[in-house]
Amino acid sequence: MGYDYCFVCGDKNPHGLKAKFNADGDSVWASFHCEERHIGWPNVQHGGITSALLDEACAYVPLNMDLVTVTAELNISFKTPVQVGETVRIEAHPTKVNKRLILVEATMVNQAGELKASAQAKMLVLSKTQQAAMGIETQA
Ligand SMILES: CCCCCCCC(=O)SCCNC(=O)CCNC(=O)[C@H](O)C(C)(C)COP(=O)(O)OP(=O)(O)OC[C@H]1O[C@@H](n2cnc3c(N)ncnc32)[C@H](O)[C@@H]1OP(=O)(O)O
Repeated sequence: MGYDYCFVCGDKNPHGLKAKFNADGDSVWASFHCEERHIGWPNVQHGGITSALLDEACAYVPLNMDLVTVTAELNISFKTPVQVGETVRIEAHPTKVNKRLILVEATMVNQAGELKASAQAKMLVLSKTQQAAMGIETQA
């Protein structure tokens, strides 16, 4: 799974987060280590980085079902700041699967199991025609 130049998961994006997502049944997960280059306020991971990781996890759930989607809605609750030096685990799983709409829940926890953030997403399945219209080239 994965796309080389994706900002969150791409191996070849020199500016990216290089998070590696893994499948576990219909769930997906990844680890992420917060470094100084990921901060907004001093010592605190930027909320946009947290959001990007949760968004990505939500997109990997349908990708794990061989479905290409875009995020139509993403609601995030930021519970506790992620500090520089912390490693977090991001997990996501489907809560409802329809032909065109996949509902996904995602969480980010630290190694002590403390909840850092959670998200609910609506992922819209794209037809091949829609993918082409958006310029999305899927990998074989
Ligand atoms: C490995 C790499 C992973 C990369 C992961 C990246 C994940 C992302 O961040 S994707 C980027 C961010 N998202 C975007 O850019 C999406 C931008 N938005 C869009 O393209 C469009 O608004 C899109 C496709 C979501 C919906 O388009 P729209 O033309 O409204 O959809 P359309 O095809 O007409 O409708 C499809 C169905 O979905 C429904 N729908 C559309 N939006 C929503 C929504 N927000 N909530 C619920 N249902 C919705 C419609 O009502 C319709 O239902 P029905 O078929 O029953 O009438």
